[in-house]
Amino acid sequence: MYVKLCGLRTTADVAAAVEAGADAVGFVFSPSARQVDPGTARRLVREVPGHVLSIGVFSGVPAPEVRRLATEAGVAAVQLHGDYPRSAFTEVAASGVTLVRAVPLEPGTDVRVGAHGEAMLLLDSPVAGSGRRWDLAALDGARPEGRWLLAGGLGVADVAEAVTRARPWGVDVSSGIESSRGVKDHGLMREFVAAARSA
Ligand SMILES: O=C(O)c1ccccc1N[C@@H]1O[C@H](COP(=O)(O)O)[C@@H](O)[C@H]1O
Repeated sequence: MYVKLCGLRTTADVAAAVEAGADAVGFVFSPSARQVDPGTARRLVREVPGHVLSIGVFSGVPAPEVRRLATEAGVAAVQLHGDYPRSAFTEVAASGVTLVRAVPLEPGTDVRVGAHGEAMLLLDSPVAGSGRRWDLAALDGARPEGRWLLAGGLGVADVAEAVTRARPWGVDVSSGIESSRGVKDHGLMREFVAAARSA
């Protein structure tokens, strides 16, 4: 079970995520309680060991700006949320970073992993980073194949049940590993990773 821990803001957060066994860590570049500036992101990315994927998270930022900020910070991957045309996804993917296409699962959502040049597909709630769950029944008949991550309001208490129900390749969490909005709880990080892999 691939596990991404998102919204890290301090070097202590990064160390705790690595120690917890995360496969990927996310840094938010868009307006949010979790937003980090490019300089801070660069410092944090330097703390991420090679076996852990560093992901810059962007929402609604134009593709050329995404590429510039991702290069400046040195992230290995970019997670794009928003109503981007297919060309924006492929433009970012062509720049050499690993692309994560983040979408809510709605009627008409293209759930084919790789269809827009992405290495991973992230199925999230309609309001990313809100900590809100979405109805996993929507996956019936629309479950992706391959490298797709489940996100949206997951927490220590329910991630194992959600994994059993949705059978994703990986999971992603932000709110569920916080003591208050934007403040990571390192104990919850450890518990979340263990719970996700216990399913
Ligand atoms: O966390 C944010 O503030 C955020 C801002 C802009 C785009 C994405 C954001 N977070 C992403 O939301 C999901 C799940 O979050 P949660 O567990 O429901 O709080 C995760 O992919 C984050 O990367």
